[in-house]
Amino acid sequence: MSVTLDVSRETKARLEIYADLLRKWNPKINLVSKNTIDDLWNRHFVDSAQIYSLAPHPVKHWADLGSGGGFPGLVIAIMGAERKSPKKTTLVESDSRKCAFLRTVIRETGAFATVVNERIEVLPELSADIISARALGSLDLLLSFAERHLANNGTAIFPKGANWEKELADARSKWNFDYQLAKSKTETGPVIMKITGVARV
Ligand SMILES: C[S@@+](CC[C@H](N)C(=O)[O-])C[C@H]1O[C@@H](n2cnc3c(N)ncnc32)[C@H](O)[C@@H]1O
Repeated sequence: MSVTLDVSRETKARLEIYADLLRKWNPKINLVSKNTIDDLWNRHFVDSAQIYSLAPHPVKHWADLGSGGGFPGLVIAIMGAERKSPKKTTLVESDSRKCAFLRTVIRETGAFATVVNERIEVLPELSADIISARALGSLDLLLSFAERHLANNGTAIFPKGANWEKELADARSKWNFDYQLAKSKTETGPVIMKITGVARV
C-alpha cells in the first residue's frame, strides 16, 4: 500500500534529508529494522504522518516517548513547522547514539525539536498536550507514562499492532480512560488509539 503525503515542497524536502540521513546511519546504529529500509517512506514517514493528522491541532507541546530514529516525533516536528502546531516538540530517548542521530537531523533540517537523552521514568513531568509512542511497550506501560507526562485534558496517541484488543482488555483492568480507534492507513490490522482521561482504577 503506497500513500502520498499532503505536505508542502519545503516539508517534503526536509523529510527527504531526514530519510537520506537515516539510510546513512542505519547500518551503524540500527534505527529501524533493515527489512523496512526499502519501504522507508510508507513504513515510517507516512505511518508517522497519520499520527500527526489525528491530533487536535493546534498543539502547544507534543512529547514523543522512546523516539528511537524519530518516529513519529521527528516527522511530527518537521510537519508541524508549516502549521506552527505543535509549537514545541520533545523527543525522549534513552540511547545516546540515537539521540546524536536525532540532533543531527534536527540540525540538518532546521526542525524545531528538543532531544532529551533520559529514561522516561525518571524525567520530571513534561505536562505535554499530546504524548505519542510507537513500538515502546504495552498499553498498560504507555498509560503509566501518559499519566505522568500528560497535561490535564491532554491526549495520548498510540499506534498499536494486531494484538491491540488483548492489550486494551488488559489495560482496562488497571486504568480508566476514554478512547477512539482509527485504522492504520499503512498496514492492515494495526490501529491508532487516541486516549483521554487517563486515571488509575
Ligand atoms: C522499538 S524502539 C521504537 C523507536 C521508534 N518509536 C519507532 O517506532 O521507530 C523503542 C525505543 O525506545 C527507547 N526506550 C525504551 N525504553 C525507554 C525508556 N524507558 N526511556 C526512554 N527511552 C526508552 C529505546 O532506546 C528505543 O530507541
